[in-house]
Amino acid sequence: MSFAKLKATRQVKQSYVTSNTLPTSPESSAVPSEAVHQHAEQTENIYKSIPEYLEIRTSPTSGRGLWTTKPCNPGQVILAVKPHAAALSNERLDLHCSQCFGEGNHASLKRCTKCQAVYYCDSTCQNADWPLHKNECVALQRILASGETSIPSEAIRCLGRIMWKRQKQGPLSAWTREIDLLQSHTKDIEPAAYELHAHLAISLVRYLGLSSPSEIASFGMASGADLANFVSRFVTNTFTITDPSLTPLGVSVSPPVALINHSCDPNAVVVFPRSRPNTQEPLMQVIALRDIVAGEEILTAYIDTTLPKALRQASLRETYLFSCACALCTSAAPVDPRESVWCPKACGGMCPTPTEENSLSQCTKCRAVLQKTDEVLDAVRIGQQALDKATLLQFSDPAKSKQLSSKLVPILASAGATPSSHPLLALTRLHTALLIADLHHPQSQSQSDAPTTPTPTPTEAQAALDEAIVAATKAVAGLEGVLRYGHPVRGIARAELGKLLAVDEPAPRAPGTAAEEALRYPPSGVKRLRLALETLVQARGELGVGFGPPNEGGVVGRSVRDDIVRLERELAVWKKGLGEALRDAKEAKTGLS
Ligand SMILES: C[S@@+](CC[C@H](N)C(=O)[O-])C[C@H]1O[C@@H](n2cnc3c(N)ncnc32)[C@H](O)[C@@H]1O
Repeated sequence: MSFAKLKATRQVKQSYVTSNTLPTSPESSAVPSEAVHQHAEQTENIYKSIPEYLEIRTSPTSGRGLWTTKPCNPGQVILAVKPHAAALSNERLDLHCSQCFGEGNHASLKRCTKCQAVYYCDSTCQNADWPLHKNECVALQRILASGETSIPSEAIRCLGRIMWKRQKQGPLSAWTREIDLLQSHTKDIEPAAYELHAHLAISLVRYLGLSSPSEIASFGMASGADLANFVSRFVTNTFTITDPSLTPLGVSVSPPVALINHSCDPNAVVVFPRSRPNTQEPLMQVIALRDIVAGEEILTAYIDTTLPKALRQASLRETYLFSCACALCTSAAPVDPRESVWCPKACGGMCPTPTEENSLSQCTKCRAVLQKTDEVLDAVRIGQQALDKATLLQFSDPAKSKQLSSKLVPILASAGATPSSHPLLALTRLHTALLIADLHHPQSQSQSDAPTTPTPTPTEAQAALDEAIVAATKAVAGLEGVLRYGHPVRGIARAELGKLLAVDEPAPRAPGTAAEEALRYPPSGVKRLRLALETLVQARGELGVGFGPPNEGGVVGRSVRDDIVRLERELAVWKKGLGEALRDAKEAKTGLS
């Protein structure tokens, strides 16, 4: 697996949960309580950042994990820690501060004058990062002076930071021991993963400037085997750092958070709401997604749980080397929204998506048999191919990517795929993101197209805005079917929809008859503003859970709050204007009579 793919996997290391069709009993109950025991004292005591009410226990199925000894409410911050090490992705280096990961730009950020590769908010951030950047700066200068045109990937730079810090802290420090206790899978890795591990190890040795294997001893490692273990620990335990709207920014390693095991039906999520002073950022926060009872294991999702079981299992096996037996993976529910098509008799029920192996499918509500199996199978197959291609092209050729998603979304929908089903939901989300990006940069187009596109007319701009609203509405509907209330991904998608609805209409439609208006989506004028307000209020509620009430929904939650205030004012003006217009009309009528 390439690191890009690994990154893509980790970037969705958030929890995604199905709706209330799943049992709500603690998943930890799957492990007999006598089999779960507190971890040996020597490891438990070193994790100083873990609050007292969390216990490290081990289970025969998943190794060490974190258990809570007191109940947690939805939105509660269970754990908040600054990662042991973090590195911005290469394409983000000149857009974010390398110390606090705060957003800036070329002009506002200060560049390191020596390596010219990293940027900071100001001298406070630069000074705070200097103890680590000191070594990094020399390594980067050496790499660039050697004729390399680009600097090493974030994975290598993050590994380098860990190596230099462990050299400073010493092998017996709690910091180093926490790193050394991270789970390693060196002995179990599949041949397919050798390439990634070997590539990381070789690149790291080069980056550190080591010329012989013996030099590794200065980092507290005895042999190449230690280095292989170190790389394996990194692959199994990295987290993607995201911005407050969940866009990936880079990689990080946090041993306390890495103690948390996986479930495709998790009770907690890991987010970076950015609510603290810069010196504490990027702060990782583990937030409860639902009520968690005392004695229950804290579980997050390592992968995108909007995916169907086979894809989730493949991804977990490939990177984390285990088969998931969580409530969702072992569910006996007759249909999973991730793999579903609408009832052929339109009774409102769903049928499981047919497969090559099992083409017989019936509505789980009215038992009607799905006849157009081949059409569904074909649509899912070409939908998956288009999704893979569109995902690959989304940054290099967004117009081509959009072309693919706009073609396949209606094909899947007309084959009967439900909004939460795969690959329709993934294509809808990608399509929405591309349409929103186009609203910001309408000139973005296929590389093969003409060099410029004229500025859209108000009517074209209105059509583009309305198209984005329709796509965002479908994405929210799809996510609602597979993610729990308050999930950050759901909250952000709803906030995006609310913000789109709140945009000033470039060319509002003339009102039609009441019947016409009732059928039109999105609505126009004041009706649109009311829908925007309603959507933003719902988004604020969800973001309040997913990013934790103390963080007020993170940066996005706080901007949604400001949008709500603005919309309430705007609607009050409309109401007042409407009242005055009605009064004037009444007075004019009275004057006339
Ligand atoms: C980030 S670590 C989690 C902490 C780890 N259990 C430990 O002892 O350090 C990820 C690894 O834990 C194990 N793991 C996590 N969740 C699991 C699950 N649901 N079932 C089985 N193993 C799991 C796998 O070996 C996986 O590669």
